[in-house]
Amino acid sequence: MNTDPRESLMEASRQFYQLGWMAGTAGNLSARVEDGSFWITASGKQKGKLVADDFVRVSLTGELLETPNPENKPSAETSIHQAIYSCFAEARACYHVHSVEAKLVTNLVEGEKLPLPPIEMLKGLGVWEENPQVFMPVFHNHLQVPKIAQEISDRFHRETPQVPALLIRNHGVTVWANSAAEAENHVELAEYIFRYIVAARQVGIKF
Ligand SMILES: CSCCC(=O)C(=O)COP(=O)(O)O
Ligand SMILES: [Zn+2]
Repeated sequence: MNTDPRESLMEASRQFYQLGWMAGTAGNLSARVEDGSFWITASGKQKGKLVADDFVRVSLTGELLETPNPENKPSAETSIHQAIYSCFAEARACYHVHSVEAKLVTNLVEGEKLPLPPIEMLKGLGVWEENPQVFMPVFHNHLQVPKIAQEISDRFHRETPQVPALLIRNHGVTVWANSAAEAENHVELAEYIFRYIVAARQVGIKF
């Protein structure tokens, strides 16, 4: 039996919208069903008041399988969700949001990875080490989204990221997890870490 994840996606979207992380139509959320396909927000929907018709179901190869409203188009960033589900077979949900802090922190590094502070919150992202040296992957914000997706796929096939999250420069964060509830946690933890990085900069703390 297929479990429909849209209720969880709508609830998370409302919460992120209220926090200012999915302002207007920004961001996209998806979750998989048993056959490997996934429900994803349709493109251009206002993220504060999503309803069940504001989604589409697509296959892992991007084929449109189900649309409650024939006018719906899959999120413009569907290829990134496909790349994540293809790289991480255990991932069941993939959430992408646009906070101010996620954009700011990508301007603090020129390279392909952002050093994260060695704070307790990293445990929530799976890092259980004392004074860990952890980096979050950063990708170029190509206008052609499939190009971003290809670079994600290429890099993650070469090197497994230390945390289930990535940043797109001046754009936002994408997280994944083995459940919708866990993906919501990952967004909150990642956003806490970005706020910490911005605040640490302001008071001159280096890590
Ligand atoms: C106003 S946000 C610009 C597009 C974007 O980055 C995004 O996350 C939302 O795109 P979608 O097609 O999923 O609505
Ligand atoms: Zn986006």
